[in-house]
Amino acid sequence: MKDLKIAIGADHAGFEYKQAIQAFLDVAEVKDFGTYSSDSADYPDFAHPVASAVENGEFDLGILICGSANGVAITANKHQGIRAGLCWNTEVATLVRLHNNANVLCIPARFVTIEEAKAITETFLTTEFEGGRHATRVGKISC
Ligand SMILES: O=C(CO)[C@H](O)[C@H](O)[C@H](O)COP(=O)(O)O
Repeated sequence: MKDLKIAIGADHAGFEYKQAIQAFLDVAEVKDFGTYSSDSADYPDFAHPVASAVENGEFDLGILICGSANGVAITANKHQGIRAGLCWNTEVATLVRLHNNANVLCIPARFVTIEEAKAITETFLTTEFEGGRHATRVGKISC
C-alpha cells in the first residue's frame, strides 16, 4: 500500500467520505481530483479525470465515490483501460481485485458507513490480482 500512487474523486454525495479516506491512506502519493465541497456537483466531472489519470499510467489505482457508486462506475468504465468495480463490502472488494483486476474502486457513500468505506479501500489496495483463468477472462473484456 505504501508504494502506491492513488487518484481520488467524488461528487457532493461522496465528499465527506473522500476526505476521510484521504486522511486514512498511507500511500506514496494521493491526488485529489475534487469535488472540494459538499455543494451539488456532477459525478462525470470527477470520474473522467480520475479514470484518465489511471488509464494513462500517472496513477496506479483510482478511488471514486458518489451516492450509489453507479454514476462514477458507469463513467469510469467508458475508458478503454479502466476496470471500475462497485464495492459495498470487503468481500466484494477482495473479489474485484482477485478476479477482475479492477483498477478503480467505486464506493457508494449513501449505502456504507465511513468505517466500512475505509475497510473496503484497504482491502482493495492490498489485494493482488490472481491471474490464471481470471487473466484469460479479463483479456476478453475489451471490445
Ligand atoms: O449516486 C450518484 C450517481 O450515481 C450521485 O452521487 C448523485 O448523488 C445521485 O444521482 C443523487 O443526486 P442528488 O443530486 O444528490 O439528489
